[in-house]
Amino acid sequence: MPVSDTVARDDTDAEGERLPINELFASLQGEGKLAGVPSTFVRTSGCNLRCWFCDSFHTSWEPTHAWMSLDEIVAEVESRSPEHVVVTGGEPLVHDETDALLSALADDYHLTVETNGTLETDAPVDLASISPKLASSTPTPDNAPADVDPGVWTERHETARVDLDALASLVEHAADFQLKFVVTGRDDLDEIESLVADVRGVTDREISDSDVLLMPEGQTREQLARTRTEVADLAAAFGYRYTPRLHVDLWNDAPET
Ligand SMILES: C[S@@+](CC[C@H](N)C(=O)[O-])C[C@H]1O[C@@H](n2cnc3c(N)ncnc32)[C@H](O)[C@@H]1O
Ligand SMILES: Nc1nc2[nH]cc(C(=O)O)c2c(=O)[nH]1
Ligand code: SF4
Ligand SMILES: [Mg+2]
Repeated sequence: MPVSDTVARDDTDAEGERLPINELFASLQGEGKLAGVPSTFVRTSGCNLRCWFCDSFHTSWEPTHAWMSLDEIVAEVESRSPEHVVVTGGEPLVHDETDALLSALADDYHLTVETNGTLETDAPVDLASISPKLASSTPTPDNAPADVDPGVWTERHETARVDLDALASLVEHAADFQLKFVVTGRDDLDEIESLVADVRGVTDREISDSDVLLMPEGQTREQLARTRTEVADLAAAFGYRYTPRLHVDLWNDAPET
């Protein structure tokens, strides 16, 4: 098991900027170009979208967190050994304080930001891990998580899920980037092809096919077992990169992994 530390402390009294933190733990990066690299994960709570399949339910549909000062977060990161830090969520870029956290960590760590691609940042980032959301992610009464009524989120999610200006800004901003799509089946590929063409049209930075990653949808080993081979075959057929979800293979849907 990864080194873990549940963020289950009382809200801090510390002064200064704070972030709502759902969990903070060391594991292996499970997804994308850096899969397998030991990394400390800082998971903020709160999101501007509501994917029906969100594997971080307690940061989106039902946000849960402790408020931590930036100094406390940095100290928790420093107490772990990885040289890579992954700032994720929820959607980390909904919080202005995320920029300050990234700036505080930038001199000492390789920084990956996991983002849905609808918001921009001015902060230092080494790898912008952008996961634009496709139509197949939109919540409906039929696909929503158990006991959840998507209500206004069907329309709000659908309206907000793609912002080409934000995508161009994120692609240009960081030392490296990846466009990491959650794929539910063959029908998603037409939208991916069209969106990648649109993003290429709004930036001068080269987006090669190996910067485009197809990731199978699945929160559990059982769900991934049903999607991964089709998604791998689609990556091979379309010339895009496949990314596993190593953490799901290794630790299923356990928290802090
Ligand atoms: C929980 S999100 C947090 C960051 C940001 N909100 C985003 O969506 O990119 C972290 C990563 O998990 C992916 N993800 C979430 N639920 C998933 C699922 N059921 N299957 C595969 N990937 C999923 C997201 O697309 C994103 O790449
Ligand atoms: N091991 C592991 N790798 C990850 N890569 C991106 C993650 C995320 O939730 O953003 C994630 C995660 O939750 N766990
Ligand atoms: S954008 Fe990310 S955090 Fe928000 S609901 Fe979708 S997968 Fe979850
Ligand atoms: Mg995750």
